[in-house]
Amino acid sequence: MDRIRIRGGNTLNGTIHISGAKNAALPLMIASLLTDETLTLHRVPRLADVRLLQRILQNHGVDITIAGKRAGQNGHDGETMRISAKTIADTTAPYELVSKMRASFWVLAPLLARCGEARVSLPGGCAIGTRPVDLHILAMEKLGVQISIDGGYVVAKAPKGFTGGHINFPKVSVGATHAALMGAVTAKGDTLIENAAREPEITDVAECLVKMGAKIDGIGSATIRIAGVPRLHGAEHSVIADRIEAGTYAMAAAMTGGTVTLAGARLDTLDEVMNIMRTSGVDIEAANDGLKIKRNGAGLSAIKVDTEPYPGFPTDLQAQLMALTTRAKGTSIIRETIFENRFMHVQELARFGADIQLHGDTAEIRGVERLTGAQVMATDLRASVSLVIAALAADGETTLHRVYHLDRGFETLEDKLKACGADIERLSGH
Ligand SMILES: CC(=O)N[C@H]1[C@@H](OP(=O)(O)OP(=O)(O)OC[C@H]2O[C@@H](n3ccc(=O)[nH]c3=O)[C@H](O)[C@@H]2O)O[C@H](CO)[C@@H](O)[C@@H]1O
Ligand SMILES: C=C(OP(=O)(O)O)C(=O)O
Repeated sequence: MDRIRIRGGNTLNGTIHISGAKNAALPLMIASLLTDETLTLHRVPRLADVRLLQRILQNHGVDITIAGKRAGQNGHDGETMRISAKTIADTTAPYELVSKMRASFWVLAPLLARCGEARVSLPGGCAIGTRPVDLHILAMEKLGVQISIDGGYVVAKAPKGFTGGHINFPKVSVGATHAALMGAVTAKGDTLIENAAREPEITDVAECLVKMGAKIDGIGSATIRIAGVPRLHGAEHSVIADRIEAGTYAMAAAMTGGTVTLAGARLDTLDEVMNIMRTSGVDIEAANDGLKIKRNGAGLSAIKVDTEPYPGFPTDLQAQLMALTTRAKGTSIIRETIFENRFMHVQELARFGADIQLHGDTAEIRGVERLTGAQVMATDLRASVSLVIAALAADGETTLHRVYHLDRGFETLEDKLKACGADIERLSGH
């Protein structure tokens, strides 16, 4: 199992190129199931989750070709993926594959749209809470699908395809909004989705669906209207920049001090994150092609934040923000409102000497003068990168174990940080 070794104390200076977003690339790849023509995706990040989804799609009979780095391109441009679901050979998504990644459950709606049936294992993913799928099921039922659960599988049938309907989500869900959209685009009749998630990755997928021939109104808002069309066709689309990756490196730079340009980052998707970081004392400027993050001299101030659905502060940056506040002056308060068990990083941050008290869904972080390098363990994707942030500013050496969590969602993390002056290396094997 690989480990990452970091010697802390260097400031970060330079440019980091932001990759395509994992949380957009995965549903975009899944959207390819909706057409028998080719969907070409550019800027697909090279990540373990993307590789796994490739295997899942191939298991359904989907043909995928990848054009990697080409002459004149940089590694951070990601891959171009041509995905062709001309025929769907198998409508079962098995436990062995789906249990490893939550988003793979999202094949349910497009498989139903194309084949009228699907059998998809209940999902896995990061251990950050119970993560039920009742809202996905609600959306499918409102669109005329019959659902039963059998042996850990969701068995869904819509022999005559989806029918348009009215879905009013009792709670905001990214995945269930993707499912509703993918079900509604080729439904017979119109669909109204209320209380839809507004995450930029949903907007990105909706825009791709429009390129494929879908009729969608209200993209980016909580009320989405879809007029069903008989079929979708092929299209070409570039994956939106990863706002979580950008926010993560912004916090790394704020933690170590220095000046880092995040090339390709989309400020319009990071408003609340940047507001909080500014409050904490970080300088943020729009740069030509992205963002410039600076912290020269002055220390960080304490902050108070609740995680919320977009446009609020994202839960996927909560662990990284907590790492940052461990060295802020005063007491910071972070409340996690999305996932009930997303505090696995707290005990690992304590190994660096961080002072964090947990009270239910709220963490109280008293800033300390210094952190000290330690042996720490990654427990989930974003928790693992919060440990990297702490390690970059800690005195001495840190070894991060179980880095496979990190590889799910951060493309060439060591290279990107090393290019800005971090002392970081991957140690392969045991
Ligand atoms: C691949 C991907 O894009 N994953 C993101 C997606 O996950 P995911 O789509 O799984 O997260 P949701 O937005 O669905 O979850 C939000 C909340 O709703 C609950 N819920 C969800 C579905 C359901 O049927 N019933 C239910 O109660 C969840 O347990 C959670 O408490 O959005 C999360 C919230 O921004 C992010 O942290 C994940 O990184
Ligand atoms: C929680 C995440 O991923 P998933 O929904 O795939 O578990 C994440 O991207 O932070």
